[in-house]
Amino acid sequence: KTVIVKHFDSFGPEQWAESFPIANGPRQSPIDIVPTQAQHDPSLKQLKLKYDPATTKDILNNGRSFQVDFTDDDSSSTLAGGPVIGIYRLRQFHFHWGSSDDKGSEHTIAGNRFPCELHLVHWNTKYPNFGEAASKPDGLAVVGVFLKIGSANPRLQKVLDALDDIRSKGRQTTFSNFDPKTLLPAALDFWTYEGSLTTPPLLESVTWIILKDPVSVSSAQMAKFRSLLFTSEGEAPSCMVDNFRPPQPLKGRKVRASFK
Ligand SMILES: NS(=O)(=O)c1ccc(C(=O)NCc2cccc(O)c2)cc1
Ligand SMILES: [Zn+2]
Repeated sequence: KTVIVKHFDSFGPEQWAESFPIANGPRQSPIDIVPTQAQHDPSLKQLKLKYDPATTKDILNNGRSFQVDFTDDDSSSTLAGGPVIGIYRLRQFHFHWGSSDDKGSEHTIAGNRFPCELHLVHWNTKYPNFGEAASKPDGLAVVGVFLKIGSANPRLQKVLDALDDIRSKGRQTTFSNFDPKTLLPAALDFWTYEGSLTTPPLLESVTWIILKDPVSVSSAQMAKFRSLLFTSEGEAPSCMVDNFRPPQPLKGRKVRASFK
């Protein structure tokens, strides 16, 4: 009897459809955003982000990325306005990045890749919890922010300094009093489209809100991201890099722009 071990590097995006057929679904993410083909929609409201640093819970290496979790048992940290109806609660933020500065983002802009992309994950309070919301077409709203190589970003430093304590998969450490708003660009102009989670279970429940303006990150700071491990303590170490899914077919979807 041969046991096939689905080692993570043979369970990359090309293999996901075997276990998650939705990988070839009609509203998969990420996508390549072509600004000249996005339609300005004047009916889109201003994005309203209200984040309370006191909801910061912890920072965790989940073996795919690292994430900062927030308490979401009340509406202290929320997203409203923009393309969504109602109030969505912040659950966590995380990043995707490459093994070198020429790749790493999940969404691309006219084929251009950024070294890193930040995702702020929110769920619709019309549903009782994140897990329920994640299975509904209007259940989640994720704000995507591109990071581009430039001067060191001081706002990232507190997050990067915590990475030494969560090098291996499954490691978690306390993290408190962090305002994710400090990671955002000054202008909240965005593109929006209906998509999915970019990692299994790839559920088609995400309203994507991709900010037009990137924020900066230095090459030295990117090296810090790459010092994390996909692997648990005691396993042969494998650097956490290239944890991005490539762009998926648009399949007739429209991308709207909040700006001219
Ligand atoms: N990269 S992404 O923002 O699309 C993304 C956000 C959240 C998740 C996530 O929470 N995965 C775990 C999960 C998914 C559905 C239901 C659950 O209870 C947990 C995955 C990908
Ligand atoms: Zn993500």
